[in-house]
This record gives sequence, C-alpha cells and structure tokens, in this order.
Amino acid sequence: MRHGNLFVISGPSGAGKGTLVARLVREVPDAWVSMSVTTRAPREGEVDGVHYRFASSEEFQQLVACDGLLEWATYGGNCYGTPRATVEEHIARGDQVILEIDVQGGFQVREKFPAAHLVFIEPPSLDVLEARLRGRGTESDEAIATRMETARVELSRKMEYDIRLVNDDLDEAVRALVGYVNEQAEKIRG
Ligand SMILES: Nc1nc2c(ncn2[C@@H]2O[C@H](COP(=O)(O)OP(=O)(O)O)[C@@H](O)[C@H]2O)c(=O)[nH]1
Ligand SMILES: Nc1ncnc2c1ncn2[C@@H]1O[C@H](COP(=O)(O)OP(=O)(O)O)[C@@H](O)[C@H]1O
Repeated sequence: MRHGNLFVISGPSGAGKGTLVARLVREVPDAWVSMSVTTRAPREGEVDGVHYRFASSEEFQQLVACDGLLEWATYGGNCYGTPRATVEEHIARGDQVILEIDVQGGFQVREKFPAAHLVFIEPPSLDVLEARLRGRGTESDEAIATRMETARVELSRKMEYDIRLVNDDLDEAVRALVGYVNEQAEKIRG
C-alpha cells in the first residue's frame, strides 16, 4: 500500500491559512484537504459540505463519543474537529493530506501521527494580522479581539512546529509552502 503524508497547517486566524491552502491545492495534484466539522454558524457565502460540515452541538458530541474525530478543539466558543475515516483513507491512498486546524489540534495530531509535518503560518506582525481580520469583514469587533488574544497564545508555540512560514508576500509564501509539501512528498515517493 502506498502511504501519503499528513500536513498540519496552523497559525493565527487571519494569517492566511485558507488563502494559502486554496493556492496549494491548485499546484499540488495529489494534495487533499480534509473538511472539518464545526458547531460554528456558517458565514455569509459558506456552504455546508464545501467549507465545513456544519453540525449541532449534539451531532458533534456524538462524533466525539464514537471516536469519529482524529482530533478536536474548542476555539472562540465553538467546537471544530477532523473526521478520522476520510483522513486515514486518503493517507493510505498516497495523498498529501492537509489539515487546516488550530494549534491545540495540531499537537493532538502529532501525538497520534508522529510523522505528521507541522507548518505554522505567521503574519508579518500583529498589526497586519488585525488589519487582515478587519479587512476580511467576517468577524464582529468582539470576535476579532478574542482572535487577537488567541493569536498571542498560538504564536508563543510556533517554535514547536517543524517549519514556520511568514505570509507577507502571498506568491512568495505559496512558493515556500508548495516547495515544502513537494519536498516531503518526494521523500515518501523516493
Ligand atoms: N482543532 C481544529 N481546529 C480547526 C478545525 N477546523 C478549523 N479549525 C481552526 O479553527 C479556527 C477558527 O476557524 P474559523 O472559524 O473557520 O476561522 P478562520 O480560520 O479565521 O477562517 C482556525 O484556527 C481554524 O484553523 C478542526 O477540524 N480542528
Ligand atoms: N499575503 C497576503 N497579503 C495580504 N492579504 C492577505 C495575504 N494572505 C491572505 N490575505 C487576506 O487576509 C485575510 C485573512 O486570510 P485567510 O486566508 O482567511 O486567513 P485564515 O484562514 O488564516 O484565517 C483574507 O481577507 C485574505 O484575503
């Protein structure tokens, strides 16, 4: 059986994880991005089964109880988790499996899959981070304040990640991320 790689992409909300992962899947043909389950309400334009699987708290607790999640965490008062079965299938298929998850989840994955590659996406500064969050226009002022507090905690753990990429110039950050993923993929193929 072929075995793929597992990549965790973490970093503060607004650092650009979603933007980078969207570009990555266009450039790495065997990249596959896991769809998380969340109890957060959909934002305008978010579609169930496309951006997230949106679930009630009861549904989420059932998934936890039946060991259906590879990892899960509470972020900003909502639960987020990675469905286990699809991730395992895609690793077995030889894909480059991408989890865009928070720092708490990242370390749970490392416990279960020590070979996972942990990538930390950094903003150029906290001011730029806040400006990006405001510019995205998806969060209330209160939610932005909470995310900025969480960002400080997440940034304090960046040195525990395998690699840190500063997302300043977008094309440059995409190149670095694609380069890292391809390098790890080559090691497995080779
Ligand atoms: N642990 C964990 N975190 C997740 C999962 N899915 C998303 N997240 C993280 O939850 C946080 C909030 O996500 P979201 O509400 O979509 O905000 P955004 O990342 O700022 O767009 C981010 O750090 C996500 O990376 C998951 O399945 N597990
Ligand atoms: N390199 C970059 N330069 C400027 N703006 C960026 C860059 N990367 C992402 N953004 C913008 O910053 C905002 C947050 O990016 P997003 O991908 O949603 O972050 P995350 O998924 O980490 O929360 C979005 O409006 C996005 O278009």
